[in-house]
Amino acid sequence: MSFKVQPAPPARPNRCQLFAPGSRPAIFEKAAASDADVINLDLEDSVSPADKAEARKNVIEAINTIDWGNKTLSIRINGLDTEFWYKDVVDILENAGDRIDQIMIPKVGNAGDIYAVDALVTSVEMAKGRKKPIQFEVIIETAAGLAHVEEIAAASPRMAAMSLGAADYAASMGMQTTGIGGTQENYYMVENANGDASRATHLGDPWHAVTVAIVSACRTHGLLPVDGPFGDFSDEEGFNAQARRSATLGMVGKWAIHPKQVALANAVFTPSEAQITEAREILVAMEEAEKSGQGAAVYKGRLVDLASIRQAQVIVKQAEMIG
Ligand SMILES: CCC(=O)SCCNC(=O)CCNC(=O)[C@H](O)C(C)(C)COP(=O)(O)OP(=O)(O)OC[C@H]1O[C@@H](n2cnc3c(N)ncnc32)[C@H](O)[C@@H]1OP(=O)(O)O
Ligand SMILES: O=CC(=O)O
Ligand SMILES: [Mg+2]
Repeated sequence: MSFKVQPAPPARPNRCQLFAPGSRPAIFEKAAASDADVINLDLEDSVSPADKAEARKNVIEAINTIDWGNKTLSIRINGLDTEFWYKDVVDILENAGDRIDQIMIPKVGNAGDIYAVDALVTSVEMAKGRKKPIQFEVIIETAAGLAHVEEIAAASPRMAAMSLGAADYAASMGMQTTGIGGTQENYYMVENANGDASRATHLGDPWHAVTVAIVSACRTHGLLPVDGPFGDFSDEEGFNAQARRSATLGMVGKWAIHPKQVALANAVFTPSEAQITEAREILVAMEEAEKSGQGAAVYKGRLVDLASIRQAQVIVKQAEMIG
């Protein structure tokens, strides 16, 4: 371990973030009644420019009046390249009560973006005497966001989570696709069978590199790494495959852009009974090994050692936090 110990991320469940457009207040109560851990009321890309002001009002009213239970409540503001974002921050923090937990900042490109929002949020918090500091979550969804992902993660003590935004990321990177996340049929390898016309193809994961970059930045600075939207909400198998890859790489949850996706995300990002049992058995096996002065042991025919304790603890801690 480095001299600098890896900080723990916020200890709250973040298996699913359900989005609802700020211009569609009729679905806010349904979102509040869902099983998502986090609700994102959106002022950005699901709201047309003509509806921005009305959406802001809807969101303020919803923060103040709806019972959000123990969910994390987050508002996605507009990007810093628009005329909307400062009013999103000021109007919401001046007029919404303490129930709001987080602001989601889209399309962040560097630490300066976080600094700018932090300065504005801090000023409004001081002016209004707000007791509960607002947390930030950001979306990595541009080439610049990926290039500066680590400085963004470290930019403010308000930083709590970071999501991958596959749609804008694809656009910013100039990727040749209109799909939102998941399998891209042109991203494949062919078997090297010397000109054999029947060569098999193997699909790859075009989101792998940015996912790993986000997880690494988040784990280094104690944030929650989250997988973003999967656009085809009729494709459960595709959603599951994407979510399982993200979970395997260390992400803690995934967005839902339709209520159908909430249970899918919760299932993938909640450790299964079998995973929890195995993790606990590994911890017991290592306790026994340590008692007999061994740093390594055999569990079900495979090596486990001190690193296995840390791996097993990830799963046990997730399970304990979710309860
Ligand atoms: C891609 C890049 C991004 O930035 S993604 C994040 C921004 N996008 C969003 O916030 C979009 C969120 N989703 C939606 O607006 C809707 O789910 C879309 C995709 C338009 C589908 O809506 P709709 O045609 O009403 O779906 P449906 O008829 O299948 O709905 C079934 C029941 O569920 C409800 N519902 C729908 N969406 C939500 C939601 N986001 N949160 C809570 N409830 C929702 C519908 O009202 C409908 O309810 P009921 O059965 O009539 O009572
Ligand atoms: O904001 C999300 C995205 O995929 O773009
Ligand atoms: Mg986006």
